[in-house]
Amino acid sequence: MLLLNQHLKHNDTSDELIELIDSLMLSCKEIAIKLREGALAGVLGTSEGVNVQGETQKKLDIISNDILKAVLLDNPTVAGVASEEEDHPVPGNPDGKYLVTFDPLDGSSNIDVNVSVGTIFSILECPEGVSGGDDSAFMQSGRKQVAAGYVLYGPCAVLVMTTGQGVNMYTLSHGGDFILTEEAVKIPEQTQEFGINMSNQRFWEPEMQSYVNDLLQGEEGPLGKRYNMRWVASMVAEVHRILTRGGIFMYPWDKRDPAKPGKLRLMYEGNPMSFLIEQAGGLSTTCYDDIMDIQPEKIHQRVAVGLGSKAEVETMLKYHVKD
Ligand SMILES: O=P(O)(O)OC[C@H]1O[C@](O)(COP(=O)(O)O)[C@@H](O)[C@@H]1O
Ligand SMILES: [Mg+2]
Ligand SMILES: [Mg+2]
Repeated sequence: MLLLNQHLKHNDTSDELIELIDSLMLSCKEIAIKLREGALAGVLGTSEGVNVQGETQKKLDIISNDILKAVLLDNPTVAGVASEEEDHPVPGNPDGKYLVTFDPLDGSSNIDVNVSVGTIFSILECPEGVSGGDDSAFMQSGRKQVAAGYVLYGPCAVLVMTTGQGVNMYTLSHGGDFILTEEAVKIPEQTQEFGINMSNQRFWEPEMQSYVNDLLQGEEGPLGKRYNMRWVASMVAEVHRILTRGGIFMYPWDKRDPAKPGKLRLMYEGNPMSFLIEQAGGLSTTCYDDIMDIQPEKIHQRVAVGLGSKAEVETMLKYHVKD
């Protein structure tokens, strides 16, 4: 039985990074307790608040954000944090080495119906001479991530993380420890499962429409196999399914709001999930470019996402050609 800290030490993770991951996991354990208590703790339902992206916040979006902020900003390794639920980055220790971005509660529309949600995080180094409270400190491509991962709060709580040496899974025990339960996760290259919100079909680009039409034709269509479909509406749960049994997940650009490149957020969802997927042998793309190659321009920037099993993503890419 290998505890998270022992496993990280074993993989030569620096003491500073272990200290930071410790704080992140302390926060996630607190969030897990709040989620488990649900209605008993009076934490379900919607708050009065709206975040900077115009989305109504669930009470638990705010609670989770406050927990992560308080714990991380108390950690001397943290120079600043940026969150989906904060208007601007929040500075930490001016001498701190790391920046942390997070989606405190992903899939929060699922909370009140008791379906899986998660916390997504990404760790970057803070550039020399820049405050961790400045947007500019965070304008680093996904390739610069030092570590990334998520905690899925499902029937059990699971941490899935990469520090750039493959992907590992750790399950939260009764005693409150994350214990290594799967090492060097690899996504099957070919599968027969896709995830996309079909209700947006009429808003997609013709390229995506034609790819999904072919998926739906199954063994009678040009792709020659029958596909199954899943849509949880929690990205954490979709990515966990793909890391566990393969598949492809898409939240593509659509014309509902043409000014936005997509619904999902680059810094809190796109980049950390892409790091995990690539480290597990999969691909992650906007349908035209690798997500982790994007040079961010705004902290709350959106991105179109298509990720998962290598062969399935490659097939999707064949339908999308650059002008
Ligand atoms: O409700 P839709 O349009 O299907 O969107 C679902 C997507 O939105 C998200 O819930 C966005 O996350 P938040 O709950 O953090 O806003 C993703 O997890 C999920 O993939
Ligand atoms: Mg989210
Ligand atoms: Mg969220």
